[in-house]
Amino acid sequence: MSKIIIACGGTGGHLAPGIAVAEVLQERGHQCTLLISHKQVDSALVEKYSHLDFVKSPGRAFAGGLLQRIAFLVSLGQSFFASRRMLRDQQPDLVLLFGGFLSLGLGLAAQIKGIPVALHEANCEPGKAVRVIKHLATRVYLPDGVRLRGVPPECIRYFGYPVRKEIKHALKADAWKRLGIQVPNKLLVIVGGSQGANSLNNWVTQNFAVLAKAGISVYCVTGLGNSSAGTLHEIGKGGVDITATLVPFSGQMGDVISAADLVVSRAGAGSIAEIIRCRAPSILVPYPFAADDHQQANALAHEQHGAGVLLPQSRLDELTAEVIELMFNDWLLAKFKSNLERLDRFESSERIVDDLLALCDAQRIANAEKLEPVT
Ligand SMILES: CC(=O)N[C@H]1[C@@H](OP(=O)(O)OP(=O)(O)OC[C@H]2O[C@@H](n3ccc(=O)[nH]c3=O)[C@H](O)[C@@H]2O)O[C@H](CO)[C@@H](O)[C@@H]1O
Repeated sequence: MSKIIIACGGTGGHLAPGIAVAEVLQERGHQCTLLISHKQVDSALVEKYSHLDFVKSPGRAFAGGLLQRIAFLVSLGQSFFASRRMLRDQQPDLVLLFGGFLSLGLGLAAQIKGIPVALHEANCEPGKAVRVIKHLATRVYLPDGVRLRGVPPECIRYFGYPVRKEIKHALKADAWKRLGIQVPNKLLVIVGGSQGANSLNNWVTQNFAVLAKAGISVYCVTGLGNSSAGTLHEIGKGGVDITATLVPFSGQMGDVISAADLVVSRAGAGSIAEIIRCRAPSILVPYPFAADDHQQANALAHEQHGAGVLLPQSRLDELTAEVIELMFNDWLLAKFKSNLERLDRFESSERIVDDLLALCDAQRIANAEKLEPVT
């Protein structure tokens, strides 16, 4: 049995793939602890995974002015010492880091203790934490076609983004039923990533009347803390009731995405991987302030694969026309779906787990050789 600690909290895009890998490790009889943050989104996401072992760790993102940077350094120190204690108590064979602020403290503490570090980068433009930790890593998992300067090719693997196993393609009618919605004609789903996207939420409330006239119902995941939950009603053609359902958070993202004829989403790596898994044609509106504009790079790669459309937020006034046009273009939607099928890396979690376990075995052999008396 191997023991692995996974740092994956801070945002859904890091936490969800950590859960995906942990579930495969646990199914195969290995021990796994997931380090998460104190943020509300982490607590909401882990709620239904009581069979996994989560530990909350201090930590905050590197951002803002002088005071926030000082606070970041203080929390990095706290996270480092908490990680050291955890490594001493649990004696893991390896740590797996998904980037973000929680990865730094655990990565540094593991390096000092001589524990191998594996690193997963989800985005087409690698993040700050990954650029710092890459030098400590024995293994780096990257999205297809992405390079990371300074990392030798033999350390890199292209295994894709681990999607949680419950996120799978479902029939639209089944997904509508499980979500408790009636869809008389077409359904547009809006996903703003794990934090929600105010500009997309506002676009829904401002444009729902026009969408309803075109026979388009809406299901929008607004994000925690965005108060606009509830159901809006409009009368569509023939007097039918067309609804826009707004929910702050969903524990059924597989159904939410599968339910859609078309998705409008931010371009987080996790959302894109799930859109691929659920075969949903999409319009991606990258968050314009994401670090190093990485969502733009993610969306561009998706569009270049012929799997969806990129619409910059600066052109949000074109979104309604784009949605109405694409929603009824069956030929293009079918083309996107067949390209989505081709892009699916359905074995990602399993391949990462196989590789992690091989690294653990190699480390055990190396440790045993070190202990063997010289004859
Ligand atoms: C603003 C920002 O910088 N966001 C980054 C953050 O993504 P962020 O966490 O916003 O979003 P992602 O799209 O990557 O993933 C969201 C995850 O949360 C889950 N979810 C979301 C909403 C909900 O109600 N329920 C739920 O379970 C989704 O199913 C998915 O698994 O990390 C990603 C991975 O590094 C990056 O690609 C994103 O750019």
